[in-house]
Amino acid sequence: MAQVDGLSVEGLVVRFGGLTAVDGQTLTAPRGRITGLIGPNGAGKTTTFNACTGMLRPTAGRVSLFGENVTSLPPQARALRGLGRTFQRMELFDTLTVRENVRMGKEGGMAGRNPLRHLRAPRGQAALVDRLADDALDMCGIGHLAHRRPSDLSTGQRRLVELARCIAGEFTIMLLDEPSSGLDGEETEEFGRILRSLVADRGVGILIVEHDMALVMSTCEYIHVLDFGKPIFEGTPPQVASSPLVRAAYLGSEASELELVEEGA
Ligand SMILES: Nc1ncnc2c1ncn2[C@@H]1O[C@H](COP(=O)(O)OP(=O)(O)OP(=O)(O)O)[C@@H](O)[C@H]1O
Repeated sequence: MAQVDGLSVEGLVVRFGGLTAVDGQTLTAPRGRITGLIGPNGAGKTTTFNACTGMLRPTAGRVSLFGENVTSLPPQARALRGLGRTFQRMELFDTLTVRENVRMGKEGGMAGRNPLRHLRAPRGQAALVDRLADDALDMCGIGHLAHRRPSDLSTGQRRLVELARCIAGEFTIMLLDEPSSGLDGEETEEFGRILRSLVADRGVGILIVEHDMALVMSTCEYIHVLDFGKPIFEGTPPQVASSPLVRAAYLGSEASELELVEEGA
């Protein structure tokens, strides 16, 4: 495979005992593109993310970042090489303000394994972290919430705080796990707009796992489809929406969502 300007996964296999959760996944998520990873419940999407970030060691296959094999590197080392992520279940600290949560996107990476740095950042660094956090809050349109606590916010606002924290980390490749879960239609549209401007303005690459087909079809340039751990299809949104294989995989679960998207297209 030619060197990818971003994340590439080749022949990924992940087994949990007798269960093969991911079986031969190959995908690329380059800079400057929003790439989708979709599939019915239990298809292996989050497991693929965990193997990409280093949260689990794959049974077989290779994960590369900007051409470097990172398959055996821990999550922190991958983060330092530009790989960031958000989680399906939000991981915000309710004892901190929104701004403090967003600052951690950069602060955690800078402090690394030095416990003292986690307590107090050098002054120059603190100013940089403040600027990155404020830029990220503005980009997500939540600057006015900076001094609130995440527990006081709506789900939609909390999702934006999580995205802002990932943006503040200055990651070049961002993996977003079901970022629109719990958002209403209007909030989801706004979320898609922010993702598109992130890619256009900052040239980052995004790999997104998402059940909201309208968001996937309107933001992704290219989509990979998993079913029972196996890659069954890849292509542009119109190709995916009209694929009989994809329809069959979704039958009984989200088939209606695919149909709605195609009718609306
Ligand atoms: N730590 C684990 N131990 C055992 N089985 C697991 C583990 N993590 C995931 N699985 C199983 O692996 C399969 C894939 O799970 P995964 O969470 O990756 O799917 P998914 O596509 O992200 O699903 P969803 O859309 O519901 O979040 C499922 O059958 C799941 O039960």
